[in-house]
Amino acid sequence: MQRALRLDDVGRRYTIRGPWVLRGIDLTINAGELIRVEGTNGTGKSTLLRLLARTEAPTEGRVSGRPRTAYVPERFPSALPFTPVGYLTHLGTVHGLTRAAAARAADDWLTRFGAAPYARTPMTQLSKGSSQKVAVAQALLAEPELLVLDEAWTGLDTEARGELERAVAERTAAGGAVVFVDHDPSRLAGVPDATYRVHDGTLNRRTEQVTSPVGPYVVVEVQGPPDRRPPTVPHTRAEEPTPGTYRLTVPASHSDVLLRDLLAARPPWHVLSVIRADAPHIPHDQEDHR
Ligand SMILES: Nc1ncnc2c1ncn2[C@@H]1O[C@H](COP(=O)(O)OP(=O)(O)OP(=O)(O)O)[C@@H](O)[C@H]1O
Repeated sequence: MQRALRLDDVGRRYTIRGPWVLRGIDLTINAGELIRVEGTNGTGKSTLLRLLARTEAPTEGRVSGRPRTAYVPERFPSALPFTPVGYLTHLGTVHGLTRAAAARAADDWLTRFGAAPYARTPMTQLSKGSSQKVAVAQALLAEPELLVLDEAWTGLDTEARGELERAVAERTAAGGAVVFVDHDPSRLAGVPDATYRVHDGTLNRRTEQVTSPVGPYVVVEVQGPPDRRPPTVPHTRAEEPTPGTYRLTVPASHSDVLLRDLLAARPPWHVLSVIRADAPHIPHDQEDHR
């Protein structure tokens, strides 16, 4: 199966002689990439995301590649005749999990997003924010190779927003690709591998320096044998102030993944300190890209 997803000269319009919403779009999403899509209202961002998620077919051009995909649409159909745990367990079995494993995964994701207290409440009775947590959990449950997020942070509380950022970092660290649209310019600021702007039906890769604030960051100090380098996640800056001691500066969204990798290493790294810091400037040439 081809894990990269490719759009070749793709166009989309909604009626036979209607205006082209998108036209001449060429885009490749590779495994492990984090891609931001931006643009003003009504320019076609959601249309592009639906093409990437393959919930919509292009009017012209070609979409190729079949990564296992999960999608959080801008509007999640929350009036479903299920409870959150029932819905997620059902989806888990559709994704090939046993019923017991699916129920466990459902519980885990609902707990992570602070939705455990209403796991057994009918979804028709949930608030918008609560059903958004279910929308996000249904996508993450599948451990997709491509995760497409259309304003998925909207309506989530602060803790759940942070949790979703961490989940995005986990997906990319596991080799999955993530494409997202979010109205907040500081969302995962400084972390995307590329940002594309939809404008006048076309897609332009942004090349200018990101001006939005970058951060927050976490600084992790670790110690290990002098001849070993610690594992890093994308956008880690690694310094070695003394032989065998490393100072790793990483976006806060990625710090849990980094700590997990450090502790899972054999032998594990000794974590000396973990400090949350305000947005330092990390010159691009010092970043440790994997
Ligand atoms: N299902 C549809 N049928 C007809 N027209 C549609 C449909 N979906 C989108 N459009 C039109 O396509 C254009 C692009 O819409 P789209 O939702 O993709 O933009 P967007 O950038 O995501 O907008 P927003 O930021 O407001 O969510 C708009 O003019 C919209 O009215």
